[in-house]
Amino acid sequence: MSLLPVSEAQARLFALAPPVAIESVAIDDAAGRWTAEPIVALRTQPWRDLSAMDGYALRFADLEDKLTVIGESAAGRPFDGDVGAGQAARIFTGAALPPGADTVLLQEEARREGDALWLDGEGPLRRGAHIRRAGSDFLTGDMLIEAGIRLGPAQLGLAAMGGHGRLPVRRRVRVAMVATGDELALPGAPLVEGVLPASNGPMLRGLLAGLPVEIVDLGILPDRLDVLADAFRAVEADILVTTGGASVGDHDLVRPALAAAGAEIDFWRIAMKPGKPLMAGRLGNTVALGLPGNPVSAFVTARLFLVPLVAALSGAAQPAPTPLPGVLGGDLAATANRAEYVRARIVDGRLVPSATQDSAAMRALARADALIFREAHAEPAKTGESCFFLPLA
Ligand SMILES: Nc1nc2c(c(=O)[nH]1)N[C@H]1C(S)=C(S)[C@@H](COP(=O)(O)OP(=O)(O)OC[C@H]3O[C@@H](n4cnc5c(N)ncnc54)[C@H](O)[C@@H]3O)O[C@H]1N2
Ligand code: MOO
Repeated sequence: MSLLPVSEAQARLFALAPPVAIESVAIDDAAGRWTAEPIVALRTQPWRDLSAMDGYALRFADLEDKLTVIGESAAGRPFDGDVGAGQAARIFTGAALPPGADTVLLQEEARREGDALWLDGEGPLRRGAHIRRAGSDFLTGDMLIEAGIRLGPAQLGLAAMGGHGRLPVRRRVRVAMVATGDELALPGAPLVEGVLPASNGPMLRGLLAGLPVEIVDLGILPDRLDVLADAFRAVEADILVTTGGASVGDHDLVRPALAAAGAEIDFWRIAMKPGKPLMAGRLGNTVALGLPGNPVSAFVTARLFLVPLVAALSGAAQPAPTPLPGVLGGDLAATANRAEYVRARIVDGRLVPSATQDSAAMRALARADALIFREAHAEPAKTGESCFFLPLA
């Protein structure tokens, strides 16, 4: 059976289901969601010409003259008169520039006695200094945020500044999680020799933390076809993610159990290391994603497939992770027929491959800062060469 390239598998995974339904949420609850529609400015920012500094609004042509202060403009309390020749208005940062004034003089460069005002310093170098022009950030009707963009802190601030109190996003994605394996026990259960803590659960929860998901944890299921198939049939979720039982052993039952539950498997086995036994398909309205059981394989496939799938179902315009350019801090051997995701530490700005790349080595994974992306059939790579990587922080 041939192995599917990662990017092709990602595209096929995203094609298995459309984004979930749109809902409107309060802007304070929208962090980490993706915009479901374009966000357009409902107001102009700045709404008028505003002062960028505390000082005096005046006419540039009058700068060398003795001026008379005739009023005050504060943010929220504009001066309602005009500034005429020989006049100035006290002004504060964010306050509207009174009509007639064209420049702001910093208060540090002014001397004031009563209503009299003189230049005391270099003064503004040009007409229009220290003024933020009306609409210089955006105008009513301007596109602020396209659809499919993740709402981070800056986007939330922009949307609020644009006049929005609620935002159209996709509802949370429901993720059902299953660990499979007769050897597993829940983390924290009494330690028994030969019984393995099901570490993939907390790890997947960590990977999903901060994403707009609702997790339904179905716990640990035994390596029994009927039990797995019954559990899969009963799943009500957008995504069913399993770990373990994905490979070819006699007890690797996830694929037959998904089939018995009525799933159509779209792909199985990817040209990636670690993570080869990954599978995906459709189980009714649920996208089923079978991750390998080896903890590092589960981590890497979750990072490259599960997290992007949540993003795709959440309406992300670009759900697949974007690798960053970096520089190798160690040598790498040639790769075979699978793309490799090499655990590495960032030392002095360079990516140093971890000594062990075993797909069960959790300690090395937990100490890694990045995954170096290596193409299949790549030549050996040397220290100092450029590479692409995905940060893990
Ligand atoms: N003959 C072959 N054997 C294997 C192949 C192959 O192509 N031919 N592929 C190997 C690769 S690559 C991987 S990766 C593993 C993954 O196999 P499975 O998905 O079937 O995983 P399991 O066999 O169930 O478990 C593997 C390993 O991980 C432990 N495990 C399982 N679940 C958890 C969990 N929730 N938390 C922590 N650890 C877990 C399990 O005890 C095993 O040690 O298959 C290779 N074999
Ligand atoms: O692909 Mo497996 O994940 O190499 O160990």
